[in-house]
Amino acid sequence: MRFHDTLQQRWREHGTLVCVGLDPEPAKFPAHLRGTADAVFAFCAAIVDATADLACAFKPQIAHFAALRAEDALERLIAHIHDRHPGVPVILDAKRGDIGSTAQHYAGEAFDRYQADAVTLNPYLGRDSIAPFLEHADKGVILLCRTSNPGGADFQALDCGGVPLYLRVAETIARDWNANGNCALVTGATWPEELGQVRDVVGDMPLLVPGIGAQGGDVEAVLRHGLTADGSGLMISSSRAILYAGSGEDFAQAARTAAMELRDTINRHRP
Ligand SMILES: O=C(O)c1cc(=O)[nH]c(=O)n1[C@@H]1O[C@H](COP(=O)(O)O)[C@@H](O)[C@H]1O
Repeated sequence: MRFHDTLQQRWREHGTLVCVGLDPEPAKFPAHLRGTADAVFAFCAAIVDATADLACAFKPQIAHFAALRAEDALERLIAHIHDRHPGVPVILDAKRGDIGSTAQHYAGEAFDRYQADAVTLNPYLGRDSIAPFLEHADKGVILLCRTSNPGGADFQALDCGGVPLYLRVAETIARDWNANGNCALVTGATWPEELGQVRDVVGDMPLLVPGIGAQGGDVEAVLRHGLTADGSGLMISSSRAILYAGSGEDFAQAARTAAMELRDTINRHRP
């Protein structure tokens, strides 16, 4: 099934806009897992199994695995999600962007090697750098637009003929890159008003919204500015606040409680 359709189904039938970010940091693992063989997979799989029914998507962040030489654990984790929790799409957070001939290999990495349903990408090399991903009509192509970090405005807010660059990015993607209807944008929860401007430009296009929890984004403001008319349209992503909610042997249960609280907080503000 197409990424966008799977996502719609999660939103509609499972009543959740929560995207669970999978950013393993072994120093933060509970003591009983730290230093054990295959700790990265064991930790992440336990979180996945404890939160799958609460998630509209999982978002493993590739650098957190690659820096640990744990790409193999990432491959097995994505296979585990597809096998045990079919219907929960996997967004590979890779933020790739390169000339077309190299981008072809990044597309192979995301979709063939890792079997991801969607991938995050940096749009600044232009359309040909994204084309190898866009042609996979069944896959989600999630492009950085207004990122959550403090320096996000350095370039993204530059004036571009009376309009900030991030809105030009949103306009161009919605108008020219979305022929297969498989684009989505990253808009940080830390800038809810800008997120609202992006929503006005892109209609119902899905928005991936990191910055809740550890980065201090305001859920209520995000929903006020970002929900579509049917009360969905958002993948509100949280990593550390869910993953490290507990530090004992019951860490997965603590993660479940944190994910459930986020889901319920979001749903209280949905129509
Ligand atoms: O593309 C992303 O996921 C992303 C975009 C952005 O603007 N800001 C951002 O924090 N992220 C990612 O979202 C996650 C945020 O983690 P927490 O702050 O722990 O919830 C990290 O994996 C970041 O790499």
